[in-house]
Amino acid sequence: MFLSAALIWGIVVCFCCCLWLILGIRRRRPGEPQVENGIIPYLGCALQFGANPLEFLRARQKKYGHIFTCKIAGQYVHFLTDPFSYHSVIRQGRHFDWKKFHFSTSAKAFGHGNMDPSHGYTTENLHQTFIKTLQGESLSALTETMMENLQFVMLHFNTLTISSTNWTTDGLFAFCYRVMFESGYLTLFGKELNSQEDKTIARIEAQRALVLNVLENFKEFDKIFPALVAGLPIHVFKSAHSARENLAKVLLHENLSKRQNVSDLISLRMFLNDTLSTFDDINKARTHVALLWASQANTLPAAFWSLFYLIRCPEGMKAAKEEVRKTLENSNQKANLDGSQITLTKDQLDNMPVLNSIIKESMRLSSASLNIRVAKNDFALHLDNNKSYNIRKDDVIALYPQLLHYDSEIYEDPLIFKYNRFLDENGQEKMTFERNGRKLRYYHLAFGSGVTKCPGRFFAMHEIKQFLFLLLSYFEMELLDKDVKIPPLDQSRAGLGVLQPIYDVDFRYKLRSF
Ligand code: HEM
Repeated sequence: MFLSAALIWGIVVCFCCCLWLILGIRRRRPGEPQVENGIIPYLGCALQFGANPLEFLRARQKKYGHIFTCKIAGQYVHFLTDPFSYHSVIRQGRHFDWKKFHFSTSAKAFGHGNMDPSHGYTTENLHQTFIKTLQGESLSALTETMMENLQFVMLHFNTLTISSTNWTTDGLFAFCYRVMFESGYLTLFGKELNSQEDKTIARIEAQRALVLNVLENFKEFDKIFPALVAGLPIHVFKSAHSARENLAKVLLHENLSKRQNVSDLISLRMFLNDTLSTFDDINKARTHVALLWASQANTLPAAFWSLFYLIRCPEGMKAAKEEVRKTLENSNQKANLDGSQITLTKDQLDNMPVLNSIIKESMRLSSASLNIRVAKNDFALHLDNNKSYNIRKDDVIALYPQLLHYDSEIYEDPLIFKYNRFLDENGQEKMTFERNGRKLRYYHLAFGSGVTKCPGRFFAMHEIKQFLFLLLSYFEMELLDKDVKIPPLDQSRAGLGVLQPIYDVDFRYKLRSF
């Protein structure tokens, strides 16, 4: 009896294995890239890829060449690793659907209905909304508000704890996270108070408590973000689920409409949610949670790495301070605590090559995004080397820019921070990079590429520059351990953008004496 049960189970397992071998494994057809199915049914190579994407891709690149296919969590992904071929994907955009993946990932992670107009919940063209409200004239307004808010947060939210005589010790990541989150949140979603009588210490403290509460919920939700993108349901994570719903409640239209100085982005999205969509109130609010995430999740670690590398680099610090000093002098401004604010025009912000280089170099070292497109139909992808490869409908094409950012043929000593890496011999932004003597069209892809390139990239660069500018103008800062090691990157977020440090680094700061 026992033997026959074991035999039946054995047959069932063998049958399943055969079925998987027949149906679950892709056999390479003529003209297709080499394929690796992995050994685990459905997951394929997902675990190996997830453990260390850079090493995984480098090893396959060595074995298969510029393009190869890996099964990852049920999907066949063609990795394109030759930077000269990146443009092929962009040029042959008509064969790709970039919306499908983005819209379904957003709906899965944030819990709102699908924003793709073909699903019938809205007719809004989100891409246009983003371009209209994050670039051009709207960018100036956004940047101006951010500058005010950064000074408000750094100098007023913090007035009770900072002084020019005593050092304050903090974690550098915690500090950057708090200051950038508070300022960015107020800039996008407005303030609760604006009138003079509201600006008492008690009201400021009360407003701050509310923003910090949003920050805590954001942090709790963001922790499990990689798991949501991987497809796990949010209900598995109780506290992250309630954190996301708390954020949505704060961002309900009835609450947002009471706030002052809400950004063009959020005002327009509220209007279009109300006029073009059939979303209910909570679904509308969840679309704002998605924007809160997009505006903060990369910016916070990018601000941290920029400040961290800057503090550790005496030469870079000297050059950056000189750039700040000159910019203030040329615009007849001084940093002081008499209540007046520093203002910087768009031209001034765009004309700070040293800070620009420091931020780009920091992002080169810390960003690990994945650029993804889905094939709309079977087609032949033509690459730079004049070869073409057959791609099947619904397959994914992926670029992993960290391969480019860490390529020693493009960037000498790629793991070393060089503050002036993006400066040319005249001290202006360097925009010519080569590989094997050939000029590269794409050499820095922290903001993505082609049609899915980050629409908030100009604002992001401005806000991090403003942050560094104000810190250098108002504060003295130093690491507690001057020889501290660079904290490793948290690879669990690889593919999602700028990576966070695995652990924080202590630093101290105080107001400069004026
Ligand atoms: C250092 C900071 C930032 C980095 C590195 C960054 C990077 C990126 C990348 C790589 C994408 C494309 C994602 C993909 O292809 O799946 C993206 C999309 C996006 N980013 Fe950013 N981003 C930053 C800051 C911001 C800011 C400050 C905002 C808004 C205020 C913003 C708004 C968006 C939006 C709305 C999208 C989605 C665009 C679409 O689907 O059409 N980002 N970002």
